[in-house]
Amino acid sequence: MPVSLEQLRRCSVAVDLGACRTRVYLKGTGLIVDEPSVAAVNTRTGALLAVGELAERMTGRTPEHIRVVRPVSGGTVVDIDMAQRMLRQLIGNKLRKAWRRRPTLRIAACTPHDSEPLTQRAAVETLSALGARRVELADTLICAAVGCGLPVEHPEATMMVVCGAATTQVAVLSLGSIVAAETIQVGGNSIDHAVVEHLRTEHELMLPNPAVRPLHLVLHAADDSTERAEVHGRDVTTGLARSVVVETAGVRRAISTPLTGVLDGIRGVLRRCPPDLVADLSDRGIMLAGGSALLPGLDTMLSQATGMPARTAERPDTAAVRGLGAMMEGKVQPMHLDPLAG
Ligand SMILES: Nc1ncnc2c1ncn2[C@@H]1O[C@H](COP(=O)(O)OP(=O)(O)OP(=O)(O)O)[C@@H](O)[C@H]1O
Repeated sequence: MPVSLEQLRRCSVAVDLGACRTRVYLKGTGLIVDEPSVAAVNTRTGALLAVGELAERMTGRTPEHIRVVRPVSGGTVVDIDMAQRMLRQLIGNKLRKAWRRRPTLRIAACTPHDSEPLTQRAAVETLSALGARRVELADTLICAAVGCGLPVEHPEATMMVVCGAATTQVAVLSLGSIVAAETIQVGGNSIDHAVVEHLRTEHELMLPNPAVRPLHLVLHAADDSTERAEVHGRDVTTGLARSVVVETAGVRRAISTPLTGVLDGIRGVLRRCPPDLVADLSDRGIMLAGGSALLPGLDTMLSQATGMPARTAERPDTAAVRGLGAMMEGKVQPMHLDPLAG
C-alpha cells in the first residue's frame, strides 16, 4: 500500500541508499551522512576495515586479503548483511541519541520508481536491522521533486529527471502523483565507462573511472577553438604512465551514445502524457537531479535536444533525501501528495 504523508511524518530518519552514495537525513538536524556506499573487508577474518570515503579510497589499492565491496547495485541492496554493517558504521554514532530518545524509531527510505517487491523487501530488511520498528518507502522521483522545490501537488505538470549512478529515472508529475514514468539503464557510470572505453580503444590509454571527472570539466569549458585536451593515464600495453592529447569532439561523441538513451526515455514519457500536461511542460521544462546531473553542460544538452527549458537543481545529488526529509518534517502540505503513487 502506498505510504501517506502522515506515515512519513511519524518517521525521524530519512535514508537514500544509492549504488554510489548513502545519504541520511535526521529530523530536526538535516543531512548527517553523505558518503560512498562502499565497505572494505578483511577476507581472512571477516572484519570490517573501513566504510564510506575511506573504503572508497582503498579501491584498486588493496592487498589480496582486503576486498572493497559495494553492497548496493542499481538501486537494489544486493548484499543485505554487508549493507547493514556499512550503515551501522556510517550512522551508528550519529543516531545513538535519536535511538535513545525514540525507542520506536521509524525510518523512511527512497525507493526507485517501479521497484520490484524483492528490492523493496531488501531495503526494509536492511534498515530494520538498524533498530527501526517500521520502514516506510517513498518513490525517489517524488522525493527528488519535493527536494527540488517543485510544486508537485499543483494541477500542473512538472518533469523530473533523476540521473543516478546506474539508472536515470524520468517522470511527469501532477497533483502529487506520477502521470508517466520510465527508468533508463543509463547513469553516470555508463557515461564514465563510455569515456574510459573511448580512451582505451582510440588512444590505448587506461584511466580509472574517477579520473574521468576532470575531463568532463575540460569538455564543458572547451569552446570550438579548444579542440584538444591532455589526459594522463596508463599505457594499455606497457602499463607505464603516459599522457595523450585527445580530440574533445571524439570524447563528446563517445558520451553522446549513452545520453541518447536518456533522450529516448524522455521522449517516451512525453508521448504517454496527456497533451495539456505536455503544453505545461514546454513552459516549465525539465528539472534535473541526482549526482550525474552535475555533469557539466547536461542541462544545456537536454534543452537543445528536447526544445524545452532544462535546469539543474541547486544541490542535485542530495535532492531526493532532502525531499524525503522535508515530507518527514511536515514541510509539504497534506492535500493529495501520495509519495508511492504509480
Ligand atoms: N561533479 C560530477 N560530474 C559528473 N558526474 C558526477 C559528479 N558528481 C557525481 N557524479 C556522478 O553521479 C553518480 C552518482 O549519482 P548519485 O549520487 O545520485 O547516485 P546514487 O543515488 O548513489 O545512485 P543510484 O541512484 O543509481 O542508486 C556517479 O556516477 C558519479 O560519477
